[in-house]
Parts: sequence; structure tokens; C-alpha cells
Amino acid sequence: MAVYTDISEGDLKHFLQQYDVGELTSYKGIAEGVENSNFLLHTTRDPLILTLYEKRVEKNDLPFFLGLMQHLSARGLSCPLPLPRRDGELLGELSGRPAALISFLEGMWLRKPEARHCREVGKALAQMHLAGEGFSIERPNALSLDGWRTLWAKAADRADEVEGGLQEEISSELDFLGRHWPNDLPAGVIHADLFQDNVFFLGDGLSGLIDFYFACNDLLAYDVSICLNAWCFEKDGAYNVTKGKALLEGYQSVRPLSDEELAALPVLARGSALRFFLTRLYDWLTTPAGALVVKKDPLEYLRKLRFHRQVGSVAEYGVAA
Ligand SMILES: Nc1ncnc2c1ncn2[C@@H]1O[C@H](COP(=O)(O)OP(=O)(O)OP(=O)(O)O)[C@@H](O)[C@H]1O
Ligand SMILES: N[C@@H](CCO)C(=O)O
Repeated sequence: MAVYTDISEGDLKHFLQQYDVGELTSYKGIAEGVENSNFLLHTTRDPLILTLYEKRVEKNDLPFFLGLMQHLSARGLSCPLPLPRRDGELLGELSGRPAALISFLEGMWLRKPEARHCREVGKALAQMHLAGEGFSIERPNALSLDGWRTLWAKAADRADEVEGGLQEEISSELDFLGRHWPNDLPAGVIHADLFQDNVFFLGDGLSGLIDFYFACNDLLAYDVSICLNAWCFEKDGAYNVTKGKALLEGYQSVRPLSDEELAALPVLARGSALRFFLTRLYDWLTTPAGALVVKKDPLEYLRKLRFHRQVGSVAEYGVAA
């Protein structure tokens, strides 16, 4: 459950006086999510989301995240919009944490997405990539090769507790990626965490994207590979080529991938599988027992990584080579 910081009604009402958002009628903590504390607020006007940024989010990055949501929204992408205080600031403080109010996005995330939903996700990702053009703040990806090495250095000693042989396997994977990582592909603002719980649907239609707190500047095709990992595998670990094809077609209907981007997909997908494996492994090994947060299974991403390692041609992802 992601409510790490509690708030009192008195403090909340005081905080809301800085905004022009009507009177508070009720509020409750939102159990989903693992990074920040989120609350749903009802007021005499529109419902709102209150986010308290927790320790893994760098305060210096908040102008990037909040500014990006404004930028994308202004360019027609459906995503939450941060609300300014009466003094124009987007960021305040509540219960000792940086805090922001953002608009409530209608919709639900899908527990069992189908290929047609993957197509919509592909389209929305490409729309986000185009809408991100011209955003003036830059944020390097803290979770690329260097960040992976740092995480691995903290977890490697204990990795074999999770599965025998992991130490060797992951060390050589990092070496491989260090030698083969592309750096001359089109880059821009990427979401970097566009998992199912960050895409809302209303009926069959995609209603918007949320959770831009890993967004950064990186290769656009790397973001595509994150979505292939997050959306196109079945619970039993099998890659679903119909979903992959739909996601890639949806993406390419808005922003065609170059031959170089397509050819790089297997390596990029190895990297993105490793990224989520490593953050999950680190959390698995360091989250205290009894913490009110659901730990995610690192081995799910190890299996995905192994799949990408044996991919011979990009056609196996569902796209014509
Ligand atoms: N703008 C919004 N409109 C509607 N619901 C929202 C909005 N923002 C967040 N939520 C709700 O809060 C939940 C958690 O939000 P979010 O994914 O941003 O949190 P997080 O802690 O950063 O999570 P994680 O990084 O694990 O995905 C969402 O699944 C959703 O239910
Ligand atoms: N989407 C991430 C968690 C938070 O970003 C994962 O599934 O590991």
C-alpha cells in the first residue's frame, strides 16, 4: 500500500487554502503504487489527486515531472495536470514532504489487457514521444547503464539467495549491454514506466497516461521496449506475438521506427528487462518484512530477459524485419 506519510485533516485543509479548488468534502489514501503517497480528494468542485513525494524521488527533479505533465497536456496528450497554487507555484509542502495537487483522470487500469489495448498503448506512447518535443528541461535517465551497475553493486552479493547462478548471469549481461548498447538512435522525453497500472481506459478507449515520475531523456525505442516487456508477456512467461504486433503497429501508425531502431529492439528489450529486474531485486532484498508495500517479483523480469537473449530477429516481436 502506498501511503507512507499520513496527513491530518487540519494540515490538509490548511494546505488547500493555498489553492483555488473549493472546499474539502472527503479524502482517502490510495493503496496502489509503490513510490509515492497518493490521496484522492473530493471537494465542492472537481476530484483531485494529492501526491506526497517520498524519498526515492529527488526534489530537484520535481520541476521536470510537473512541467512535463503541463507540456504534454498543453500539446493534447491526456494526462494529469498539476494545479498551480494561488501564488503560481506547482509544488508545496505537507507533513514535511514536497506535495502537489494534480487533476483526477477518469478511467481504470486493465488487469487483463488484450491485443487491441496494446495497440492503443503503442499509439499513446508514440503520441507522448511527439508531444514531448520542445520540452525545455532535461533529465538524464538515472536508471540506464550506470544506474544499473550501481544497483547491481548493492545487490550482487545476495543475488544467489534469489536464484543460484544469478551473480554470474547478471554480471555478464551487464558486460554485454555495456558493449552493445546503442547511442545513436533518436532520443527525446520517454515515460520509462508505462506499465498497465499507468494507463487508464474508459471502456475500450484509452483515457490517459499517469505516473511520469521516471520520465527522462533517453532513446525513444527504449521506451517501446519497456512497453513490450510490460504489456506483451502472458502470466506463464510466454511472449504474445499478437500483442507485440499490435503494440508495434499502434506505435508505428503515429511514429514509424527506423530500421536501426527496429534492429536494436532485442538489445533494448534486454536492457529494459534488466532495469526492472534490478529495481525489483534491490527492493526484494532491502524492503523490511511487514512494510506496507507489495514487493514485485524480480524473477518475472529475469524470465523476460532470458527470452530476449535468445531472440534471433526482430520479426519474433511481431514486426516485419
Ligand atoms: N491523476 C490521477 N487520476 C486518477 N487516479 C490517479 C491519478 N494519479 C494517481 N492515481 C491513482 O493512484 C495510484 C498510484 O499512482 P501512481 O502510479 O502515480 O503512484 P506511484 O506510487 O508513483 O506508483 P508506481 O510508480 O508504483 O506505479 C494509481 O494506480 C491510481 O489509482
Ligand atoms: N513498474 C515498476 C514499478 C514501479 O515503477 C515494476 O513493475 O517493477
